[in-house]
Amino acid sequence: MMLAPYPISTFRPTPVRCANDRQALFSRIAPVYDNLNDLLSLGQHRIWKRMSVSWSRAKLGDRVLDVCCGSGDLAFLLSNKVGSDGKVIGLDFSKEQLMVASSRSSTKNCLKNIEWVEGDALDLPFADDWFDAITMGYGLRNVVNKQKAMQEILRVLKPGSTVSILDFNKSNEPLASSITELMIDNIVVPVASVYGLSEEYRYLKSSIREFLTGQELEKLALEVGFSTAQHYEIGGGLMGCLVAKN
Ligand SMILES: C/C(=C\Cc1cc(O)c2ccccc2c1O)CCC[C@H](C)CCC[C@H](C)CCCC(C)C
Ligand SMILES: C[S@@+](CC[C@H](N)C(=O)[O-])C[C@H]1O[C@@H](n2cnc3c(N)ncnc32)[C@H](O)[C@@H]1O
Repeated sequence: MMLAPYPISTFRPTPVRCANDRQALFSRIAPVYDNLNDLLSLGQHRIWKRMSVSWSRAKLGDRVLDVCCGSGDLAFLLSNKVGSDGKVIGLDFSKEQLMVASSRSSTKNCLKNIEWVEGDALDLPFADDWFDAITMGYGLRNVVNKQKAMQEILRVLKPGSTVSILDFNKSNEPLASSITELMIDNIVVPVASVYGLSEEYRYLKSSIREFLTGQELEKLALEVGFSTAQHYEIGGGLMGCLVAKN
C-alpha cells in the first residue's frame, strides 16, 4: 500500500502566494472564466464593466491600455469607444487568458484595433506618458504589489488622463462583507467545483479580505501621485470602481 507523504488530515492545497501561483491559477481557469462570470453574476459583470470603461473617459482616436485584460471584456468595450482611428492594448501575464481573448476577437467580428501583449503589470513595457486612458478590471486585487502596479499605471498615463479600476468592494460594513463571503462559500465555490476549480475560486475570499477598502484605494492613488481619486460603490456595494486622474 502507498502511503501519502503527509498526514492526510493536515493536507491543504498550496495557498496562492506568489506571482507564479497566481499566473498558474488564472491560466487554469481561462477555459471557463467567461462562462462562470456570466453565470455567477447573472450577467451583471457586463454592466459593471461598461460603467468602468465609461469612467475611463476613453474617446474616439485614443491610445488606451487595459491592464490585466484576461479574456478581454474591457478591451473589447474600449475598442468600440476609440474606434478604428484609435488603438487598444490588452496586457496580461497569462498566455492562456490571452489566447481566449485573441480567439474571441476573431469570432466577434470586432474592429482590428486591439493588440494583445503578454507582460507584467508591475513592469509595463511602455514609455512614460503613452496612454490617453487606462482600465483595469479585477486586476489590482490580484497583483502581488499594489503600490508598484499603481506607480506603473501612473507612469504610462498621460498627464490629465484617467485610470478606471474595477474590482470587488472591500466594505467597512461587517454585514456587507459577510454577504459577499456567504455568496462565495455557498454559490461561487460550489458552482466552480463542478469544473474542478473550487480552490481557484475559494481564493476570491482571501483576496477580497486582503484587499483595500475604497478609502484605502483613494489614499494609495494619491500617495503614488495621482492628482485626484474617487472610489464609487456599484452593484449594490458588491463591487467598486476607483477613478483616478494623473
Ligand atoms: C465578475 C466576477 C468575477 C471576476 C473574478 C475576479 C477574480 O479576481 C477571480 C479570481 C479567481 C478566480 C475567479 C475570479 C473571478 O471570476 C463574478 C462575480 C460574481 C459574484 C461573486 C457574485 C454576484 C452575485 C449576484 C447574483 C450578482 C447580483 C448583484 C446584485 C443585483 C446587486
Ligand atoms: C480576474 S482576472 C480579470 C480579467 C479581466 N480584466 C476581467 O475583467 O474579466 C485577473 C487577470 O489579471 C491577470 N494578472 C494578475 N497579475 C498580473 C500581473 N502581475 N501582470 C499581468 N497580468 C496579471 C491574470 O492573469 C488574470 O487574467
